Amino acid sequence: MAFSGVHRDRGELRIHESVEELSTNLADYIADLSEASVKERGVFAIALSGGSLIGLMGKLCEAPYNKTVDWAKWYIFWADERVVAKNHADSNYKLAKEGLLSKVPIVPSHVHSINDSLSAEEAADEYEFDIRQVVKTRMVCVSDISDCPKFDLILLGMGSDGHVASLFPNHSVLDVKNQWVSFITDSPKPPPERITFTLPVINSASNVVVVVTGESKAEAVHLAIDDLGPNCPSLPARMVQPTNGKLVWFLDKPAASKLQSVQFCE
Ligand SMILES: O=C1O[C@H](COP(=O)(O)O)[C@@H](O)[C@H](O)[C@H]1O
Repeated sequence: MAFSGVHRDRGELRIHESVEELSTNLADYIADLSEASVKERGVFAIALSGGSLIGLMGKLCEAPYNKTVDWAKWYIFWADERVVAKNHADSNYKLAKEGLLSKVPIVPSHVHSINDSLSAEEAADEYEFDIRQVVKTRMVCVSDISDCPKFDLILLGMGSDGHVASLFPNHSVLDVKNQWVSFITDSPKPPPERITFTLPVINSASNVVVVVTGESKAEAVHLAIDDLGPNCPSLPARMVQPTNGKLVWFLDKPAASKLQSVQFCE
């Protein structure tokens, strides 16, 4: 790893020499969290995002993880989803199904995806209802600080505009405090209709991992992590601040190239 350190209030930074190295370390990290959670609670409740993240999780489908991870104990959710059919190229479910879920022995009834036959608003409401039912079974815990589910791990990617899940800069969905799952119909990035975990849910997780690669995201990484004083923009990625959980950034060197808080020794 090129750099590993803890930022004063922006979590742990893990900066990798290559995407290959990042993928291996990410698989190790997820496998370790899964093992610890299964040991402690008997299950592992994980929320995925879409985009480049799923490809970067690909090592989990390979040895040794495909054999050592206790896949039967995984409960899968999505931190955000596009409101399109499950076989649509834009579906985060389809991406995860093809890139991960179909390659490891996940129990089908443990996969909690949205109802794609509903409107965005209805799909968000029904998804929140579904999560509330799972919370009642204790497969997902509840935060003792907020009235929110406490996922064992929420995995996020970040767009070059600093969005995470489907929480876009300056969007009113960032202000939603009284719901677990919200919806938007005007996403600046297509497709327009999406559902998303709200910030209180993301910030109630036990672990949040943000995975970012590529130079095109370096400016957003800088704005999301560096101390910028009064000029600090209200970037969604900067609002990811787990109240009682751990935040770790998995970056490659190009994504980290504009960080002021990191000094690389070549
Ligand atoms: O639209 C979305 O974008 C983000 C970032 O995607 P990436 O391909 O730039 O990594 C993703 O995390 C989110 O789940 C997705 O809906």
